[in-house]
Amino acid sequence: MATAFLKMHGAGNDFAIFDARQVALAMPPERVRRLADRHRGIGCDQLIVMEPSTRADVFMRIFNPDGSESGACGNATRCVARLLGGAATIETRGGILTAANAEQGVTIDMGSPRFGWEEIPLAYAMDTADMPVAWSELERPSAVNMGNPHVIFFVADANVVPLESLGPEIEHDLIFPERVNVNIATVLNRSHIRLRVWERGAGLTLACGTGACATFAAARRRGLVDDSATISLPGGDLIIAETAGGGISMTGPVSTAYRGETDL
Ligand SMILES: N[C@H](CCC[C@H](N)C(=O)O)C(=O)O
Repeated sequence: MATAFLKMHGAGNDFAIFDARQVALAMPPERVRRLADRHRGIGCDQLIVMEPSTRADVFMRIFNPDGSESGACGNATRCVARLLGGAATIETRGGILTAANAEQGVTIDMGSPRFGWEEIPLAYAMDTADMPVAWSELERPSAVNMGNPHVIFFVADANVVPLESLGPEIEHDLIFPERVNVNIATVLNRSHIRLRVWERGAGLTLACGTGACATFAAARRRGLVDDSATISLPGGDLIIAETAGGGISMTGPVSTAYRGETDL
């Protein structure tokens, strides 16, 4: 029997979204891998399942194409918020997020970044603002948790870093017990950062919302940017700002929702 889904993207980060609020939908890793495959399945950076929540408008589960589950996905949160409309609350494994829909895009309060080494998590104690580690020419990164783990390298030119090879090497390094999303950032000025991301469980994507937030938080902590900045990713720009409560908000575009059907 065919199952309906919606296909959407936020700044080029694309998702297959299933609505399991009325009827439960199991997503074992093998099914995720098959559906996320860009040749044999629907094809997406992440597979999203909307489930009922007792604490928010919806519980959003997030699956990477390798079948692993994540606690946060900024761009998908914006897409789901657009589907819900108005002011929405979205619960994920990483926390409860609030969203606001507007003409020019969707704004999500992504909550406060976590900087403790155990919160990232790292395998042992370390200064997460300036880690004494290196992989080839990438060195001295920061680490931030936005509901999912991120490592951020600040470099002179993000475009020349061989992320296809260094990304998976860093993602799977044992210093990151839950693996990690790898962010390569170039600070252009105090309100503009260029960013490329190798995503945990997904590889190179055109944009990563939590990566943009984590990179902004790390740059803020190093005094490199003011209280808001445009993050330019290959797929588009996200506007990141510090909220009054010390959290981080993210605003960006959301695509049309295309309807589809698939056999599970
Ligand atoms: N690959 C990420 C999940 C998706 C994050 C990204 N698509 C976003 O917009 O935040 C992880 O395993 O933590």
